Amino acid sequence: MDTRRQLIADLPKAELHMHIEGSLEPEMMFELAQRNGVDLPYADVEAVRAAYSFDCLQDFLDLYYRGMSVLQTEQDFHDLTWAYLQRCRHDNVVHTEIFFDPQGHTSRGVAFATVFEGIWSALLRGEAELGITSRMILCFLRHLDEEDALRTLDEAEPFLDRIIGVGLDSSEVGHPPSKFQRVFDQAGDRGLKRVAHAGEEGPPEYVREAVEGLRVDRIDHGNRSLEDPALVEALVKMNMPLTVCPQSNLRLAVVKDMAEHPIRRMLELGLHVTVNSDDPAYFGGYVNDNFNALVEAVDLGREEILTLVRNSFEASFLPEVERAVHLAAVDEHATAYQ
Ligand code: HPA
Ligand SMILES: [Zn+2]
Repeated sequence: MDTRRQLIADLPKAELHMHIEGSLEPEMMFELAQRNGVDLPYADVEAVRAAYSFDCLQDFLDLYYRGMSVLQTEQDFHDLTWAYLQRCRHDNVVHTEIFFDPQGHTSRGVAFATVFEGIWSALLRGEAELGITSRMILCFLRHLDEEDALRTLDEAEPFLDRIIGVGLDSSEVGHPPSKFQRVFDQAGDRGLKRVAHAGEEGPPEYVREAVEGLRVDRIDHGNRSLEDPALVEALVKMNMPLTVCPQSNLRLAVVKDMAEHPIRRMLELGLHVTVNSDDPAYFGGYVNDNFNALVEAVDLGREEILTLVRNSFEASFLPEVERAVHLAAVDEHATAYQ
């Protein structure tokens, strides 16, 4: 194996941008549809994969919300999460901070507790059996109104001691971060971390709003920040992490070609970028696939790989001591791969 591929495979990594509902592989979609008596508009697994051809974020979201309709019981959410954790083990992802979209489930009659406990029990099992640590981030769907998000935060109240933070996802354009000012303020008052998708399809102004208004700890994606040099300078100065998702960017036409992916430019500008899979079942790969795609397309080098992996731990919500332990392990690998 190419030494860079080997390095990527062997390095312990953290994943910070992964929607658990986006890890629903077509095989499991069919299995759960059968288990729950749900009719799918696809003849077979191949037909599902063939439908995954997107021109933009909304194209993808339409299928993503349809796909999640097979998730109904606590066991379904457990199985989904457990399957993702197996992929983490395969990719040597030792820490993961996963997004979940409660409104995508409560709106179709699945209780918040069903979603939460199913995911949580798998994460506990992941730590006990696989040694993978994790956190949960509750995302608000931005195409819905803020009242719905506020109700969701209230519904989450009994679980907040097991939720590290809140995020903002779904259709970006036309739904600026400022629409969610009150719910993010309330989340902050409750001691929750804050992240938001911004600058994926939306303008640099949305990134500014997320940083200055919502006072986020990380920006998810953030690609379009590059259009605004003053914003880039501000992000560098505050060491704001950007959780970048290369294969998602390609599949959702945020970049035309992987060879044009701005990851190197982002690193050279001093942005605190990380590499993540976003919705791995829909975009063609898990974390290592995303790193390998960059090696292939932009000749990502050894030092760049190491920086991106170090960034993943530095930008995580792990306590300082645990981050230090992971960073020391990365350094050990770095020495071994001189
Ligand atoms: O990449 C994404 N962007 C916005 N919303 C999402 N929901 C799942 N994945 C995404
Ligand atoms: Zn995302």
